[in-house]
Amino acid sequence: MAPEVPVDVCTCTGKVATLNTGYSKRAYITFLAGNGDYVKGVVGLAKGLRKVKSAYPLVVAILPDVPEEHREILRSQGCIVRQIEPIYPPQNQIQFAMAYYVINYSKLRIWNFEEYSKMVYLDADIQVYENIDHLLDAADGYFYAVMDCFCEKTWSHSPQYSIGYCQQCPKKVTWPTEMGSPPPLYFNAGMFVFEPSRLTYESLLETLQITPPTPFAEQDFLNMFFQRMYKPIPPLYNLVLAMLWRHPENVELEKVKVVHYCAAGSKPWRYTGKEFNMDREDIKMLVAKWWDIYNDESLDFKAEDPVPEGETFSRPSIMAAMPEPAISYLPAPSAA
Ligand SMILES: O=c1ccn([C@@H]2O[C@H](COP(=O)(O)OP(=O)(O)O)[C@@H](O)[C@H]2O)c(=O)[nH]1
Ligand SMILES: OC[C@H]1O[C@H](O[C@@H]2[C@@H](O)[C@H](O)[C@@H](O)[C@H](O)[C@@H]2O)[C@H](O)[C@@H](O)[C@H]1O
Ligand SMILES: [Mn+2]
Repeated sequence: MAPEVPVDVCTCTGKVATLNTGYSKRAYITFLAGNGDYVKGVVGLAKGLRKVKSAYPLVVAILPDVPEEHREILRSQGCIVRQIEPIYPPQNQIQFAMAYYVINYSKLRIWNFEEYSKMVYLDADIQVYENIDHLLDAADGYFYAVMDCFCEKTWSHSPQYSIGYCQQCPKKVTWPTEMGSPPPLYFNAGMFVFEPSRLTYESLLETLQITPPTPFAEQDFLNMFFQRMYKPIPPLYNLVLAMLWRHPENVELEKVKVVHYCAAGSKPWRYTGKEFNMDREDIKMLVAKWWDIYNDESLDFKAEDPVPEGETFSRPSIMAAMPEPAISYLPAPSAA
């Protein structure tokens, strides 16, 4: 079974959501770079959030190299398009797990979106299949994300991989005492719940300048930076596809709310089925599910749709009456 996730984290109890009763601007946010095909991922995400009737807009933080044509497509899908400047790590000789990961440091700009009190970041290769708005009601002061898996070849640089240790099954290969204490819980940075803050933003950028880059680029950096605030949430909020073949005992596919198409060859808009494990029936089903939403014209943004002014007030009266899975976070010590 899945490793024990600390009790003071997300447990959907089915109670009515205890919503934020004050003014709060909340939104989903994703990141888009380049003039390539990831724009399809953002369109799919925008339509997926509409399909699950999310109450919050989708902000797209774009690098300057995103062409006007793509920006227009995103605006026509009701996205709030905001240009950010790139962020590069300090000069280095590092071999990133994927060469293009160097652009992912630009994700750090999202902490500067201070007009929002709370946001859910989602990679553009993610799709939301069930409403997860309740994550934005999570207690402040924590960084919520799903634990990653160390078993794919992309981790071959790491000591975990070399001894076959994975946090998803910590009892299978125990961490040898001669290697010191086991690594702290490590999250996948394709999805997380965070609070934009100028102070945090400036600290992130200052710390980045004195932190040697590592193979998983900004994901490693964010794990180091938020180590003391990190609160794991269940894999159903970010199914890293490799979990299907690496830790099937930790996955209940029918309960998964968010799918992360990060395994090699799994990006739906590039899918050929030829890469390792891409001919699995569950992968084929999930890719088809993504395309069903992408191709569904009834999910396109329409003039009569509520215009996402970029700000959404929580609706304590209306929403509180609707029984929906709530997050009940046990009180915990204040964040670092
Ligand atoms: O050419 C690119 C590569 C990446 N991204 C953005 O950076 C995120 C992280 O990259 P990716 O999802 O490919 O990494 P993975 O999760 O597969 O490791 C993507 O989801 C996109 O939001 C992008 O916009 N254009
Ligand atoms: O720049 C580093 C990236 O690292 C992460 O992806 C990885 C990670 O999940 C590994 O564990 C998998 O093995 C690998 O396939 C996958 O690409 C994030 O999804 C992405 O948003 C981004 O932060
Ligand atoms: Mn991704």
